[in-house]
Amino acid sequence: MSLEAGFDLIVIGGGSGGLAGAFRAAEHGARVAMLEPHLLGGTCVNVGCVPKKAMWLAADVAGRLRLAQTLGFDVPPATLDWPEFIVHRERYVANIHASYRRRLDAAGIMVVPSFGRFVDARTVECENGTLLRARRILIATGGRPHRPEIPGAEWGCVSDDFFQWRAAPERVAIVGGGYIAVELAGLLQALGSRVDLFVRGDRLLNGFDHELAMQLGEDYRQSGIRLNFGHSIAALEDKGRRVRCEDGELSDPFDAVLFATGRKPNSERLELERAGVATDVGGHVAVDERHATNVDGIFAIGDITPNPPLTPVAIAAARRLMDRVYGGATALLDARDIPTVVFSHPPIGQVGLTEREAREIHGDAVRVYRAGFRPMLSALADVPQRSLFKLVCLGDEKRVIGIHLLGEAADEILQGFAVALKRGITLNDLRDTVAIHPTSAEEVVLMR
Ligand SMILES: Cc1cc2nc3c(=O)[nH]c(=O)nc-3n(C[C@H](O)[C@H](O)[C@H](O)COP(=O)(O)OP(=O)(O)OC[C@H]3O[C@@H](n4cnc5c(N)ncnc54)[C@H](O)[C@@H]3O)c2cc1C
Ligand SMILES: NC(=O)c1ccc[n+]([C@@H]2O[C@H](COP(=O)([O-])OP(=O)(O)OC[C@H]3O[C@@H](n4cnc5c(N)ncnc54)[C@H](O)[C@@H]3O)[C@@H](O)[C@H]2O)c1
Repeated sequence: MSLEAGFDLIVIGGGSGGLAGAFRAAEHGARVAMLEPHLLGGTCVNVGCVPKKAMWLAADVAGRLRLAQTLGFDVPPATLDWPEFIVHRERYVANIHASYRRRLDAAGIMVVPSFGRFVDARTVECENGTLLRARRILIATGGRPHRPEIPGAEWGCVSDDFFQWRAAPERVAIVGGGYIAVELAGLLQALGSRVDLFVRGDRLLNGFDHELAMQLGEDYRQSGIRLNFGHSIAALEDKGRRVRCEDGELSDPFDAVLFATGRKPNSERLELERAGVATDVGGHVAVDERHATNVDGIFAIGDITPNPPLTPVAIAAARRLMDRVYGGATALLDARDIPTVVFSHPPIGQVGLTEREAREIHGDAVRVYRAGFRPMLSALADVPQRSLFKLVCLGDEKRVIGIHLLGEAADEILQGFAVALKRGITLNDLRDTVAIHPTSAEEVVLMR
């Protein structure tokens, strides 16, 4: 057993948060060791945001090719050669790995290709028995898909498996109604699968605006997705080909069943108890607003904490933490007004409070403005898909406290308006801004 001392910081996990923390600490002159047993970039780069967005883009192209036919273009019916597309996807991801590797070398960060577990509050053990010691330790071990504990669950797939698929299954059941279920349902349907969504509640995307979620459900229905609300799954039967619901109903056979039923934090293998680090009931590492755990010198960021499990949140938390610890800064991560987009077809984005949340807090002082319209491309092609934009405003000054966008380009439009909301703009500030015509975005400044 050898002892590698002399580090200022050990980072456990080389995903979005761990990498951001390691780079920022090294920029401040800290000597950093980072443990990552798998691929650099973690969930986002390998089995999350990046390959998902690639598939979403492929599905978007497929949808546009269908529209092109409607508009008079002489294009044959579009079918995707998955293996060929995946070569492009994997090349893109490999370039990210190579870029991380170069930057880590340049920053002098020691990368240890190993799981890590605590020996005590200053010491981490690698799989080969090497002990690393440092004054500070950052836990950034992220999470993994949660599979429901029901008979036959082992037959089902999770999002990690989806990224191994080399063809679209003809008939696919997706269980869940959150981000991943909605995103994979939309893109698989667009790429030619017949999708059944099994949702235990009565709506998609809890936590998003109710009206927009209803409109998205309608768009999905029109695209051919079968939405089974109020369906809790009791078992997978027939070697995982059929879904048995809690009311006893047995589904037709599917070629694949995919669970998109949330994620679990990777805390078990860390042996946190040896360092005395506390977790919550769900296994997340408990942190305060400084991302400090209950143990002096041990911090945690990203999906291992109860923070919103989004890549930019992990990165922003890690950078601010290292700026405070090594750079003398004081700024904390502002957990309010974090913008987020679901890459559905069409996408849905939000920042700030939903109408329901705003009314619970501010009652009658809330004013809501809406724009429902057909984006120009849908209108030209005479397809029914509609966009719905909503602003939630507060009081007589009509300060904008929520922006909710469903429709073509919502994913790209939201970021700029999120800056404006954070700066405290009012409805009049929006109205005072000259529109860009003809766009979908102009609807945000023309709302009355
Ligand atoms: C399908 C999918 C799509 C997503 N799409 C988006 C999106 O579009 N936009 C967005 O913002 N977010 C998205 N997310 C969420 C995003 O991927 C996560 O919030 C983000 O990756 C969290 O970063 P992290 O650093 O906390 O953890 P991770 O990226 O999960 O990294 C943790 C790393 O720690 C390593 N590790 C685990 N245990 C140990 C150990 N004991 N020792 C050493 N290393 C360890 C793991 O191998 C892993 O590489 C998506 C997630 C999924 C699953
Ligand atoms: N575009 C993005 O930014 C993006 C995309 C994908 C994932 N993510 C992040 O990853 C996280 C995880 O995504 P997710 O979709 O797995 O989780 P989620 O929390 O968004 O949704 C989980 C869904 O599964 C349902 N569910 C849970 N247990 C169930 C059970 N036993 N039976 C039936 N349904 C069950 C829930 O009701 C919910 O609808 C998200 O919270 C999000 O922060 C972000």
